[in-house]
Amino acid sequence: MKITIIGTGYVGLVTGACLAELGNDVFCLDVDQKKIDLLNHGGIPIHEPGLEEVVARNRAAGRLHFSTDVAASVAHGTLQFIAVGTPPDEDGSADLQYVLAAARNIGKYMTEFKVVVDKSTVPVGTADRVKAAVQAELTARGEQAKFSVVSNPEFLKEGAAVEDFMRPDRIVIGYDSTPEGEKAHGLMKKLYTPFNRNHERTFWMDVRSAEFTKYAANAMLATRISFMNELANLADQVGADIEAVRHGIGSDPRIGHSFLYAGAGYGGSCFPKDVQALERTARQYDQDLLILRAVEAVNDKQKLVLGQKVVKRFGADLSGKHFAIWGLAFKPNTDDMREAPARVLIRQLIDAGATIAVYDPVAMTEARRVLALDLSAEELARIRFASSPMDTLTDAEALVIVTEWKAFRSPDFDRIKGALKQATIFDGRNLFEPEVMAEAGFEYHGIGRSILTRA
Ligand SMILES: NC(=O)c1ccc[n+]([C@@H]2O[C@H](COP(=O)([O-])OP(=O)(O)OC[C@H]3O[C@@H](n4cnc5c(N)ncnc54)[C@H](O)[C@@H]3O)[C@@H](O)[C@H]2O)c1
Ligand SMILES: O=c1ccn([C@@H]2O[C@H](COP(=O)(O)OP(=O)(O)O[C@H]3O[C@H](CO)[C@@H](O)[C@H](O)[C@H]3O)[C@@H](O)[C@H]2O)c(=O)[nH]1
Repeated sequence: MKITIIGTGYVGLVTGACLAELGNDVFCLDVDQKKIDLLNHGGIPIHEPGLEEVVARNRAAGRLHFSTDVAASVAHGTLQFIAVGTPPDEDGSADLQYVLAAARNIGKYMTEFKVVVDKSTVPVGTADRVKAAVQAELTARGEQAKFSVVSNPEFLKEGAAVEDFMRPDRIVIGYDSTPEGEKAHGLMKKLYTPFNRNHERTFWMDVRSAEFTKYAANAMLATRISFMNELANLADQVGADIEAVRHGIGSDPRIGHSFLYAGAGYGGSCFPKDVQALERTARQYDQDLLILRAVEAVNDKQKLVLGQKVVKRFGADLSGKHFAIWGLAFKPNTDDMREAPARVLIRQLIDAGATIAVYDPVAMTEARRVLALDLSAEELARIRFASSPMDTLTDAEALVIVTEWKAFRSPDFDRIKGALKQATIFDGRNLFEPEVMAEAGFEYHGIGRSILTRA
């Protein structure tokens, strides 16, 4: 099938590359000329396992094209996927300017039937606004071509995006019952057949329910995390181990084991903004989503917990003290630092006067970029970008772990102990067992592990 993807970011690039992998003829559009040039020269703008190979293979096969040419992009695909960003507006609601600009472009150039597929995460009712935007441009040109807007939200996770896209848990498609909607239904069915032959994992529904499903999924997952983080903080007080509790409750199939890990708070480009946007939607209807407000407030507090533990242990004035940080990306296997808890921790330590050495397996370049935005030149000068995990430790009082990269799971503890001034680890992702750390001679501070051991 001929497909256009508008917006070649995480979602657009993965969607385009994976649909090309299945034999479709894909045209990826972006307004960012640098990104398109990089892709046309064989580069990849993001770190995403397996993506580079899929992009290279399909470019070479002539099934995947990158361009900034809007007219050509509209002419190309019968299916026009909108996969542009929907960042939070000043009031927390989703900013739809990029989605609506993409819709207007489709209306400006289309001359035959198109299916406009909303893949971006957009508030309930956005498909109607996209429809109106396309129609206004058609009317202005006196163009009679028909179209339908469907909602096909994306559920991929960064760091596992290609795998998630190729083997989805579910495919959600919202369409309407007009003749154009039925035609769109047929085309979407054909497109997704290779992913699940009998469509056992495709959920067909009305457009508004599909839009809502995306927010409901992220809100539920964020709720589980904040719930566990709040309990972890209590576990620290009452002398319980949140990891034991996690196993204890997760074995109930009604609860399950996933997304119950306490830690340094959730980050990334989705949970924080989507929880906020759903709250805003509710407020437009005079409804106050009390649970989600608490989910957000707990997460904001949780991002401060690691830094507070450091201050409690080493004092409010950290001037003259140096700390090592492992992990900067908001989660492993990505270089994305949007809303990353590490940024909050760094701000706390810098404000308290400390100097820091940081290391992340892939996010070092991105870290230099975002920390230059977060900090003043003087503050930035107090951060050393180390070349390896061990390289962060020299002269550090303690090690603080913020991201659970595999490479951090079995380090050489003797070397760490030898290098640190105080053999102290703050483990923001509960990578290690408190008893094992105590035996190894460390003072260990996990999240909700209650056990504070001294060598
Ligand atoms: N990142 C994820 O893991 C993820 C997962 C599921 C859903 N989503 C949702 O998908 C959407 C895209 O997210 P992302 O992380 O891929 O964003 P992103 O910022 O990585 O990419 C968006 C791209 O769209 C381009 N763009 C903006 N306006 C354009 C226009 N008018 N025409 C063409 N290109 C344009 C930008 O230059 C950018 O390259 C968001 O709504 C997000 O909530 C993201
Ligand atoms: O038990 C857990 C699980 C996750 N996290 C944190 O939660 C954040 C988000 O993690 P994850 O969901 O794995 O990453 P994302 O790439 O943000 O993916 C989420 O957001 C996407 C964008 O909407 C959706 O498509 C995905 O389904 C949804 O999982 C990260 O900071 C994690 O460290 C925890 O603290 N505890």
